[in-house]
Amino acid sequence: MGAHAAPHVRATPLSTTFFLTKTERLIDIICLNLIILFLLSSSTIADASDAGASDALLKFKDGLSKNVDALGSWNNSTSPCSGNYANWIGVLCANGDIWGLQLENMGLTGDIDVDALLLLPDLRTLSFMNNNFDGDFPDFYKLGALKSLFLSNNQFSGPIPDNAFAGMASLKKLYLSHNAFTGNVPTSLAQLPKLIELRLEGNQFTGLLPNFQQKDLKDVNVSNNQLEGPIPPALINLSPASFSGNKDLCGKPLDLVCKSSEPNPNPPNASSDAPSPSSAPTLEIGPNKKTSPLKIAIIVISCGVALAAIIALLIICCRSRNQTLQLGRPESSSSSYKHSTSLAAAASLHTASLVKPTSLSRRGSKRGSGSGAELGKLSFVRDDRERFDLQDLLRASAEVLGSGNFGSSYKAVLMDGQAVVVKRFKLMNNVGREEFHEHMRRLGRLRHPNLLPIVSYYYRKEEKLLVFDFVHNGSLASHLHGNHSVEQPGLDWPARLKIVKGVARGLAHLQNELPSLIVAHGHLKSSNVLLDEVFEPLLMDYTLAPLVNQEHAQQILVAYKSPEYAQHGRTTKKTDVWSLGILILEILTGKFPANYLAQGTGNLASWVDSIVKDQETAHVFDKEMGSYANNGNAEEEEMLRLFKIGVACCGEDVEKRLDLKEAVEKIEQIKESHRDFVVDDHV
Ligand SMILES: Nc1ncnc2c1ncn2[C@@H]1O[C@H](COP(=O)(O)OP(=O)(O)OP(=O)(O)O)[C@@H](O)[C@H]1O
Repeated sequence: MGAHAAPHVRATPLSTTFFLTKTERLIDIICLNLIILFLLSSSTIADASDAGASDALLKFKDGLSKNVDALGSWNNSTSPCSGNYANWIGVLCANGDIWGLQLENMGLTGDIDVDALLLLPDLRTLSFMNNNFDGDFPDFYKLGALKSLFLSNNQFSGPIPDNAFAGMASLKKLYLSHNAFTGNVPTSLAQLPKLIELRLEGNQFTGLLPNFQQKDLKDVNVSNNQLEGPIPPALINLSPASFSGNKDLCGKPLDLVCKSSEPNPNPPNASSDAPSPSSAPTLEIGPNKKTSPLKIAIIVISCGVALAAIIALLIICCRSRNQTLQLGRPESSSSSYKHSTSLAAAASLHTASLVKPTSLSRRGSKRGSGSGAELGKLSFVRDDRERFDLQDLLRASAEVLGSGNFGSSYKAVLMDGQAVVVKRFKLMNNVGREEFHEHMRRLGRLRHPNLLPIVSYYYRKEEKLLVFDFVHNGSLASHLHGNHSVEQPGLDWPARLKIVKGVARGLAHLQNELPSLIVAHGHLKSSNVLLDEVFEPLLMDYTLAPLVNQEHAQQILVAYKSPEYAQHGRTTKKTDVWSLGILILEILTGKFPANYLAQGTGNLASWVDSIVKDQETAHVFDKEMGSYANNGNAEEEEMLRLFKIGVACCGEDVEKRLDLKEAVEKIEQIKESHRDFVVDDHV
């Protein structure tokens, strides 16, 4: 028995030294057969579901009337997805499932067959932006799991039913801008709990705005409609530009005070039986409003309880602040910090999640020597920096700067007063430790006045931390699109020209130093250009593509939004030039290329076209550049030269597009303005 049983023992998953009985062997054979049967049947199921997805998409394609040439790859010779790779254009795949359709700039018309899309259970995002769809708003409510829906720049028209979004509880982003929708803004929008972006500008919506109350609703634009009445309180912190060009909107953030007779923004056609959160009154209680004594008592008691809670919170905060101070930071500098919370608290970075086992903690090793684990180490990539360790970082006083596509960024002030930014990257878990170290060492060797250097980094499989110096003047995006004040006035022309030159130089340095990379930067956009105290630009988030998980890179990185990637699925040495061109046009016009916000591929061709058209028909340059913009003087000529370079950089045809060397040379030839750039104006 032993002679022929031995191989069988090796094959069993339980690597025991016992020999198997006949019954056990029989059970083994049955199990093996069952597994084979299961594998066969699951592959049949997979094939069937592939076929289901193909059928659904082909049915959807049948509904489209013209220009389906663009969807030539949609045919039965391949399945729509192979893993995360899409064989069919515009299909977004993850693990073989279809999670999105991105059919933009294809000249599509006809019917959007929502019933066909119902057959795609994993569908979460739909974009039909920049096509020619017209007619009524389709029945998207049937796709209850959708997270984002982008329909901007089509010719949809007519009123949208009030309950058109009922049940779309997962919807986070809705873009309906630049269509011809009429009637009221549907009140069902105010009931979507997760909504964060809502773009309705450039339609013909009339009447009152629904009473939006979503806390996370941050990017809203209803400009250029025919809306009237008070702006709901939840929206008063947005920019006035989000409401401009309407018939009669009033209240903050607009300068127009609402008349006392102004109607309550409760939806005119919403059912009034059941008071929902969105139908709560939005206007402050007027002086002649009668309030019962019971109500007054309730309000007084509620205020008392709230006050007590605030005091308790303050006490807790003060205690934890003291603890933070005790842990490290000198008290003398404390007054300059907005928040006294530590980075560990701000980022919920628990020491436990950053420890790595030492050899002592491994099985079979000596016990009783401490915890058996040590805190992971920060790796420094430059020798000219004073070292600090992870513990110092975690204790540092910190505040959240913002959340980007990869994770959040935090400003942390170390014991010695130096301010650094810690950026968490979560979408890099496919890259191995050695590969990551090597890439960091490569980036650490880069030196250029227009590149923000990496100070140090921390590697863990699940997430990485990159540490940079804090740049006090903030990002170019905040200067171009943020609110201006005495502390932060708009950027004038010499400042903008200086920034473009610096960005171009930084890009050229990256491309020269990293010749093996097809796209040296890959994520150039205005929020990734920081400005130092003399408005010298510093590029950040460069050269991430080799580290970011491929499927996420395609969704997030700017390079993958280029025309060449949208059309041919590839990036080139000129892809960074395209991003530079878009940035130049953004800097000159002050207009934000909103398509960056959309996930996935999708070029900005129509944005560029609209800017070029503006330039032909009217003054396109940002008025913030000063009185000398648009007045035909020498500076306007310089602006025009830069404008032409910008357009030549973001041409769709890669062959005709300038290469980086040419672009840099042409930009450098534009002379600095005769006026000196006065730094004091800006700080
Ligand atoms: N070193 C820094 N100094 C000052 N501000 C910074 C620094 N790094 C990032 N910021 C700012 O913090 C905010 C968040 O940045 P983050 O890089 O996380 O997101 P993002 O640039 O908006 O998007 P993405 O993740 O796609 O790059 C941005 O406003 C950015 O300009």
